[in-house]
Amino acid sequence: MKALHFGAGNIGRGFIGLLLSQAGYEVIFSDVNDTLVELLQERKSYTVRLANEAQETFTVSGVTAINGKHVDEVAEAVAQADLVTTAVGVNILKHIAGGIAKGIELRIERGAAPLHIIACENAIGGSTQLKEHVYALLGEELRTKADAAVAFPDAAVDRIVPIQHNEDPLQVTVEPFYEWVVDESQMMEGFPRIAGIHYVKHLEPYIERKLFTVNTGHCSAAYLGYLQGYATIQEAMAHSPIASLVRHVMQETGSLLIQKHGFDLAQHEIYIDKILQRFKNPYLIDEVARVGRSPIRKLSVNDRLVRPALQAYELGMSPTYLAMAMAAAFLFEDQGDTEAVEIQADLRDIGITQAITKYTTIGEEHPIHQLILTHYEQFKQTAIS
Ligand SMILES: NC(=O)c1ccc[n+]([C@@H]2O[C@H](COP(=O)([O-])OP(=O)(O)OC[C@H]3O[C@@H](n4cnc5c(N)ncnc54)[C@H](O)[C@@H]3O)[C@@H](O)[C@H]2O)c1
Ligand SMILES: O=P(O)(O)OC[C@@H](O)[C@@H](O)[C@H](O)[C@H](O)CO
Repeated sequence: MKALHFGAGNIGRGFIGLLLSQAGYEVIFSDVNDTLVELLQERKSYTVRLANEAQETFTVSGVTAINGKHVDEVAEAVAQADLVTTAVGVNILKHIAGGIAKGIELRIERGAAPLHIIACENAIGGSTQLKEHVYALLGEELRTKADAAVAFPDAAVDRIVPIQHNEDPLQVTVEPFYEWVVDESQMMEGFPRIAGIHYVKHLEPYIERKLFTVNTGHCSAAYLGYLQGYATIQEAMAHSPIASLVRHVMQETGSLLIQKHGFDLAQHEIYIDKILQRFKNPYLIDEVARVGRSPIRKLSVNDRLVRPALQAYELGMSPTYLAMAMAAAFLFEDQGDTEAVEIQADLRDIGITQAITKYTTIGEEHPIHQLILTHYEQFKQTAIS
């Protein structure tokens, strides 16, 4: 069985490639990074090390790669695959849609078996977004045929994999914890289950719990850590006022999740505690720049900050800690991050009031807008204590 995985990066090699290989798939990576592609083609294996005391190491073998810049090669790999997965970044999905659309066309011409395409990105409805990009490239007749031949089940993936600075560019160090949840209600009948994946009939509680707890807390630690001058999440979380604020943010989203999805309060507290421990993992060095990356995406209406804040507000809560995290996001500067640079340019050109509305969609008349503004002004005057 062949799995074609787009994105031989940290989560691609450190989680999806490893799990699919252990489940018996021959994994073919598609990436646009020539070094990664050439090394995978040459060595056909790489190692994954767990970030714990034992530093257990796994060798993932029987893998190879294709260059994602060669669309015809990508299409042929899609045509021959038994499963397609992605971990490229949600904003990159539109760039891989062309090869996938061509591959689907080839599958239909050849009468190939049905295919599942699973986007493993940090986003609500990642596979559905990919489907929209792919379908926009198919004519009406092909779309109808694709409906019967291809499914795009949404997923939630969780495993912290920092940016790697290893001598061997293929080696990847990952936290021991992992969770991969797939919406089986979007799958086709009779598709074989993959060991290690948790299949659920209704994904929303799982993706919201993950995105609004792990990722909301994580970016809060990054933005607050940045304000205090820390370079890593581990350093930021060792500063107890930051760790306490991050817990408050997660408790705020926790109140929403408990009310909306009926999670058990005590179980959710355990979930939060475990995540706080994961952020502090002393065997990982996770850069604030990575976790805070793409602040425009993170401040967008369907992502980890604004979506839970608006939902909490609708349920009668005042999301003050989420507003604080958003305010900190507006102060995040990184010359290497085009989205951070763009926000800072806008702050100079249009000011914070208009920037809040532009990036979060939350208008000036909304109480959350005022909360963000207040925290923003406070952060500009005083350090976190
Ligand atoms: N790292 C984590 O802890 C983690 C955990 C869960 C989910 N995720 C999600 O997984 C996705 C990838 O994150 P990452 O940390 O692995 O990033 P990464 O930058 O390490 O990996 C992304 C890879 O995609 C490749 N890529 C870019 N454009 C491409 C294209 N057109 N075709 C094929 N490959 C292309 C890049 O070269 C890179 O190797 C993101 O959506 C992220 O939110 C990351
Ligand atoms: O990948 P992003 O930019 O959406 O978010 C950065 C981190 O919070 C994220 O990669 C986590 O490490 C991961 O989601 C843990 O499962």
